[in-house]
Amino acid sequence: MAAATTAAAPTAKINIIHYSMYGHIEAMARSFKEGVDSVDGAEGVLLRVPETLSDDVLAAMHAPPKAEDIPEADRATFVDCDGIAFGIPTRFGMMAAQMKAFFDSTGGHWQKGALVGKPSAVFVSNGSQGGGQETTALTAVTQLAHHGMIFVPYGYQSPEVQFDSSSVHGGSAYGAGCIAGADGSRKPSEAELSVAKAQGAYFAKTALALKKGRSA
Ligand SMILES: Cc1cc2nc3c(=O)[nH]c(=O)nc-3n(C[C@H](O)[C@H](O)[C@H](O)COP(=O)(O)O)c2cc1C
Repeated sequence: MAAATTAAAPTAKINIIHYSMYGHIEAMARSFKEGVDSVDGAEGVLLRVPETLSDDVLAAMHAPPKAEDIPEADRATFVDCDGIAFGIPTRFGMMAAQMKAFFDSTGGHWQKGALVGKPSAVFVSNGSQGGGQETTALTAVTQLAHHGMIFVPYGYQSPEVQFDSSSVHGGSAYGAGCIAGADGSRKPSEAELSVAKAQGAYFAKTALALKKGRSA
């Protein structure tokens, strides 16, 4: 009698592609990964988008060196995964140019429809309250829509943080967020990191469910 074969449970690789100049988005990305990794069968991979500013400009902006344990993303990292979370710091109310340049390198993927149906999420960081948490997230959705990606918003799944008006915190229905402070001196709070982690877990479960549904 032939041995019964059991189908392997699906696994989901989630690329967490981000840009961070001063470390806030990087800290949020690490928490997002913790959330992804907490889900059975899911694995988060941290990737940073290439820098586009010269060393002179980076020095003038007092940018510290990049984290050595996080490899650089390339165009293949858009494709070789089951979902992508984008970590985006605000520049003048919308995404940093480094992230935009990275999206602008994906015309070939757009032509082939390579990202159609791939789940995506965003989380953000900006300086001040009212400085662009929601505009940064919302304007990022145009990139995702043009690629035909499925945007997975977070909604209000962390009401203990999202509805807490007694503390300063970032985040919105679009995704987790951090308020860095006007001079960048504020670190992501435990509450902000906890939302990033919860969003990571929710996004990983969603990507896994989509993959499972498609393979059924
Ligand atoms: C050129 C520039 C423009 C910025 N524009 C905004 C802005 O429009 N609104 C805001 O609240 N913060 C703004 N910031 C602050 C950044 O959003 C903040 O430094 C960033 O979220 C920190 O993330 P990071 O530590 O991961 O780099 C700006 C910063 C720079 C350098």
